[in-house]
Amino acid sequence: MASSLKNLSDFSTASDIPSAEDFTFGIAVAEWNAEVTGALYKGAFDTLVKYGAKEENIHSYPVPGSYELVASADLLLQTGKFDAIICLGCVIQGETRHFDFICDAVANGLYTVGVKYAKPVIFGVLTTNDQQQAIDRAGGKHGNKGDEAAVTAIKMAKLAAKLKE
Ligand SMILES: Nc1c(NC[C@H](O)[C@H](O)[C@H](O)CO)[nH]c(=O)[nH]c1=O
Ligand SMILES: CC(=O)[C@@H](O)COP(=O)(O)O
Repeated sequence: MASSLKNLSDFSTASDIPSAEDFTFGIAVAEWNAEVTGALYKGAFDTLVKYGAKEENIHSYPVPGSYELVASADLLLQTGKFDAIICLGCVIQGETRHFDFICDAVANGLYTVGVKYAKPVIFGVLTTNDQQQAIDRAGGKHGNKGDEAAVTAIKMAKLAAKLKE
């Protein structure tokens, strides 16, 4: 469903969102398009805290670009310290096919890392045609994908914990 039809920050009809108090989160944030990724990060951090995460259990790591999110997620999960990794980035179409290669590499790479460690790795990366579409999804009229990524991380961390019981 297009973001224009479902606000990224509206969880009013969501199934119950569990408490995040028992979980430790890593957040990797790409520095490209920093005004957008900074808003994504604030949304994710504030949402984790809103649902009970302790601030000392939220660990954030800037990386150069979205392409580096894959390696950062792997490095973070190697530590064994995190219940979920949230990866935040903003890839905006330019003049060349570079956009396509980055988006494909990041989407497939994050999927692979999540499977490799059997841990939630959340794809909080905007892949937009222009900057306005990114702004609209980073706290603008369509909500904040960082909020959505945080709620997804909480739900998946809870599921993983339940399955280990
Ligand atoms: N154009 C964008 C990039 N490009 C940089 C790559 O992510 C990467 O850092 C570089 O290719 C070196 O490995 N990154 C974004 O996050 N967003 C863009 O729009
Ligand atoms: C997604 C990108 O790497 C892109 O913004 C770079 O721009 P260009 O394709 O014009 O080099």
